[in-house]
Amino acid sequence: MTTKTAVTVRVPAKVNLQLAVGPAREDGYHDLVNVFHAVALFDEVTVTGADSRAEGACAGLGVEDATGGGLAGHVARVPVDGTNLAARAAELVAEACGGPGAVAPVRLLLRKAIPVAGGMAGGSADAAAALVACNAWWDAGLTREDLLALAARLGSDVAFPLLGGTAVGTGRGEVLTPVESPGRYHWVFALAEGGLSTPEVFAAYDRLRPEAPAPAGDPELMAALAAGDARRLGAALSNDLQPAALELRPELGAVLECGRAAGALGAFVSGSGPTCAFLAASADHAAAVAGALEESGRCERAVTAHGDVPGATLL
Ligand SMILES: C[C@](O)(CO)[C@H](O)COP(=O)(O)OP(=O)(O)OC[C@H]1O[C@@H](n2ccc(N)nc2=O)[C@H](O)[C@@H]1O
Ligand SMILES: Nc1ncnc2c1ncn2[C@@H]1O[C@H](COP(=O)(O)OP(=O)(O)OP(=O)(O)O)[C@@H](O)[C@H]1O
Repeated sequence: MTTKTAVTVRVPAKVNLQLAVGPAREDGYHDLVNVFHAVALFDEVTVTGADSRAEGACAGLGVEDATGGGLAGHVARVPVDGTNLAARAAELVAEACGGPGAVAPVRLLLRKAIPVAGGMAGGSADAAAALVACNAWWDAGLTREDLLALAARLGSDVAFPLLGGTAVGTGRGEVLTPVESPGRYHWVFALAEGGLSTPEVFAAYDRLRPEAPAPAGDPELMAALAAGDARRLGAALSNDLQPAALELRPELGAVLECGRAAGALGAFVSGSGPTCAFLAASADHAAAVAGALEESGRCERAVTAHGDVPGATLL
């Protein structure tokens, strides 16, 4: 008999230090070399018991802004039905326990600090957190490998937030190899109003680059990470999806320019965008870059976060 009243898991956002994208595959996905880096912008997912059962094991889901109003517009765009990636994660854990009838129904509460549809894998992070939280709530006994396999069924970005740190993703991004990264990096993220659809950004990429070569890793980026050298890392950052995101949102060009003018060591679109990411030389420099971005009025908000940080953690 369980004595738990709630289980909460904290989970980080990601930024992609390299995103090399191959040509479209027959299944519609793209092979990637995807260097994931977990940053200290955290969502929290809390599981509690629910009185009633809907169709599945997840009987209800709520979403709150964890930033005190800064993400109000974002949170309003998050689905609260069974399509939410965190609810789907709960159903997969229930399935592994023998089906929804084999577990007591739960309610999920998502407290979000990660921008929605911002290219920082917020929904994927919530799904990873829900896998860990439901595994604990139902005493399901799933191993890390079991959870990684369930994560890959939910989306290409879901496995990484289970690990956190820095890792290279291959395949469609879900086959992960951790990378030793001794440095502590100071990041600034310029949030945009409205999200970008990941499939639309990949489709724009296919239009812009119909003859894309197979994706390849970047030894210079790996050497910069091994050395913990922010300046070298800043020069090696790359994102093949950036031209596609800029085609869909030309105004992001001025955001990148503003961060560069404030002395950022690297300025790029995060994943599929529209969040723009900037590497700073120190925590103070990050605060100054964030101030310059906010003053420019070209972004919705600018936030600072260090990396890397651990993956989904039970609180
Ligand atoms: C852009 C990134 O965020 C970089 O980390 C990810 O590649 C996207 O990962 P995600 O949001 O988890 O994406 P999924 O839910 O797996 O796929 C959504 C859609 O994105 C496109 N997609 C995604 C991953 C991939 N390797 N190739 C793709 O073409 C496909 O159109 C797919 O239907
Ligand atoms: N828990 C969730 N949080 C946010 N969005 C969710 C969630 N579950 C489903 N979604 C849906 O997924 C879409 C993409 O949201 P998400 O925040 O994961 O985007 P993203 O950060 O750009 O993803 P990625 O970087 O993995 O491509 C949203 O527009 C929303 O409709």
